[in-house]
Amino acid sequence: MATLSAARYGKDNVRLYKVHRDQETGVQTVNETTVCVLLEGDIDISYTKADNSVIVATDSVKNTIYLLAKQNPVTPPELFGSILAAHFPAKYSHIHATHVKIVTHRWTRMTVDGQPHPHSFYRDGTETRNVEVSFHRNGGFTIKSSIQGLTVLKSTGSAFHGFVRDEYTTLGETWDRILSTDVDATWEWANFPDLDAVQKVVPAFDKLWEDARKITMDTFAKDHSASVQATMYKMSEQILAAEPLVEHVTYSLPNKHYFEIPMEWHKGIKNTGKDAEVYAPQSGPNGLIKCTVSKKGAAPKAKL
Ligand SMILES: O=c1[nH]c(=O)c2[nH]c(=O)[nH]c2[nH]1
Repeated sequence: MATLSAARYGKDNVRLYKVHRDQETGVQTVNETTVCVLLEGDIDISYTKADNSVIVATDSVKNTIYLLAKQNPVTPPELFGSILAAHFPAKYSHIHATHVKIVTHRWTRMTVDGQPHPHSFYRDGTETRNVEVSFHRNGGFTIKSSIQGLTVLKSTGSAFHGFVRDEYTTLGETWDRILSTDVDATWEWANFPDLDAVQKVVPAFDKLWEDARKITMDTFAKDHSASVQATMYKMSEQILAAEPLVEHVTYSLPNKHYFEIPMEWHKGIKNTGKDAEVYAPQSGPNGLIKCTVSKKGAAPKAKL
């Protein structure tokens, strides 16, 4: 005997662009995102009995995303995600929960002739600002905000020594190495009971995204890193301290290795240790270091 133990469905990869035109100054501001909206509720019979009467078509979900984007602010993404998430259980009594993911792509204003250009932008890197919002009719909103794909490198100021040495170890200790990673940092907000509670803290969403980016880059640059583990813990502690409404901070950092290339075999050329200048960047395998740092006494991490 089989039973449907979990089900959610909706539209993924909905690409959305919205422009704001300031009528007085002529300055335009753009926002481009990729949105996923999944619904949960009394939808079992659509799977188990081929009964489509409970299905809000994913095409209608897509239409709703466009319409709500026209009728509401799309920034900060934490707010637009909450507006989207609240809509479906309010409109359809058999839908009890919504799960929204919004990926915001970078369009950075161009500087032309030394001035910010009113309507021209460039994509400065693969970094995205992501939010995941879940709304349960009887449980309020859980919101996770994150930075993903921010690629950083420091050419010194990183060490790694004192680790386990045994019959499996070949790695040498180092007091000076290259450190590079693709930052994936997530901060999880305390539960919001309703949309009003989300509205009340709107300025905090952009502020913490800016703070988290700055904390990540400042700490990466300034910390004399003993390990990825020790550096990411310092970053997490500071993000928690920056915003009382945040209860958990999670980092997931690949350690993107740069190997020294011995060259002594060729005319005795020295290219290791203090003489290393030419390195071989590795695409894999890579270390992968993760942690979640929580406020003492915080509610357990939400399952989105
Ligand atoms: O910062 C590091 N942490 C590790 O756990 C590790 N393991 C390894 O081989 N190199 C590194 N570097």
